[in-house]
Amino acid sequence: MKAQPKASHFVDGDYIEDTAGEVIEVTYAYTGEVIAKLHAATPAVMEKAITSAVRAQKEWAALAPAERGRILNRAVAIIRARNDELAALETLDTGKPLQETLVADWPSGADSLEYFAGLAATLTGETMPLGGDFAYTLREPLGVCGGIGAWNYPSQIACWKAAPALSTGNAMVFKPSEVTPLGALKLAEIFIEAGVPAGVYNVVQGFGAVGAQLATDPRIAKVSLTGSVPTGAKVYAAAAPHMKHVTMELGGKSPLIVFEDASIKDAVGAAMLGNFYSSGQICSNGTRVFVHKSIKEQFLKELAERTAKIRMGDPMDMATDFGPLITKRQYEQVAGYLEKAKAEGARLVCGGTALDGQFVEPTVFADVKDDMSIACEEIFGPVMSVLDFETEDEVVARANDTQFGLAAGVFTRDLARAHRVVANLEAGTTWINAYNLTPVEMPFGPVKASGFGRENSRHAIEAYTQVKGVYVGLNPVDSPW
Ligand SMILES: NC(=O)C1=CN([C@@H]2O[C@H](COP(=O)(O)OP(=O)(O)OC[C@H]3O[C@@H](n4cnc5c(N)ncnc54)[C@H](O)[C@@H]3O)[C@@H](O)[C@H]2O)C=CC1
Repeated sequence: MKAQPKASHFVDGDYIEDTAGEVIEVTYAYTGEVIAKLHAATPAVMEKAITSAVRAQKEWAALAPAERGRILNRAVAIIRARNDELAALETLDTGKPLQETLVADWPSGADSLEYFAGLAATLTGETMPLGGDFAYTLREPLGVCGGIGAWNYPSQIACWKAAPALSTGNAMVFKPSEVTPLGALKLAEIFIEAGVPAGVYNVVQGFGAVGAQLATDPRIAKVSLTGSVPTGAKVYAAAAPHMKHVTMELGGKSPLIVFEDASIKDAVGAAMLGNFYSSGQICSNGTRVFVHKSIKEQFLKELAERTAKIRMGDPMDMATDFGPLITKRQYEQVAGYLEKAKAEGARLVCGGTALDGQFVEPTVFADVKDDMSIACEEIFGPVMSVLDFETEDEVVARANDTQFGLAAGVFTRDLARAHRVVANLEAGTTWINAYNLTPVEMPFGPVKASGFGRENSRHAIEAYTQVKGVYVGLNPVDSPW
């Protein structure tokens, strides 16, 4: 199977190559086959990407917002028409089952582009009457924004960053994860086909060093990163000397709390979605499942029965609903946590084995204690920790006792309790009687060490624009001199 693009980078409206850059091998996680060979961006490629973005941004920002919206909507139509082909490429890039990539990845990206295309023409300023004089505000784009992506939802991440950035008149230089570089190139191609001017959206490939250049180059006004907490700290620090705006979508260890009055069927379904979808490689996963002691055994029984029905296998087979982990390194890391959990005394309920072909069985550990490694560290694999609790105050305190604050969920039929608990949880994105649903209408983002800023919803506009205050003097100037 081959998925070799025309060239490594997409800059100023076309594919470009510079073979002097370090080689990036793209591997299909299911077979281990190398499906494409790319090169990291050299200084010459970076220079071309940034200068073309600086030039193109002015032209793009000068268009009427409704016109930008119309162009982005053409990209939405192209993505939807080509969803099958794009989903197959996403499966090759990530190893995620086609059953998922057909409905989750590019479709969510298209939703985001459609939402922000529609919002473009609705953004307005304010006027402040001052007694004769008045003031008004202009909402302006930041300029050229740098985007840096993670490997778990590569095309969705590319779209989620491009949509609010481009709709508000910014240009973007995007660096996908070196593990999954293919989808963003397609997005760049589609933008050109839709009529986005050359240079407005550029894709450069590379490892961390290329991302670091986006964080430090003074011509880039903002950096939006989706990645791990340690990388986020580095990028935030690198952006500081130029006071760049940042959006940081980082890791988590999110709690999912199941009270004794919850629908066990729904809570089990949500816990499975929040731990096993995309083989557990989702930042907002509810990996600490707190279950009330009185329903714990019933919950675990149903969970084990339903987990046994998960079908792992060839990701291209529509019957498969669980794929391999993305890389050998990730597989080994997750396998290491299985051993750690057993050594630290967690009770294995189901799964627990790392199989051939980078597959790790969907795994549930019960009787997990708050200080065990699997309860404290982000695993980014299909390993669920079930912890017992007895009271609401106790579970809220334990749920919040972490450096992370990305997401949280509550299952209960008591509505007053649901809203009270959610209000007390330290997380940027929360769900009541649901988990991991991220519609574009709702803000998505973190608190605490999980990062800063919001993607999706009207709030993402704040992340890609700034407000200029304009004072208009209509009275004679009152001066003491
Ligand atoms: N909050 C969110 O929305 C999401 C967060 N994530 C998080 O991402 C992580 C997994 O993704 P990975 O790709 O392994 O993360 P990572 O932090 O290793 O890499 C993320 C990106 O940053 C780049 N990078 C690495 N070092 C850099 C540096 N010094 N300067 C600039 N860029 C640099 C990488 O090349 C890659 O493109 C997990 O922690 C996960 O929780 C993943 C998806 C969504």
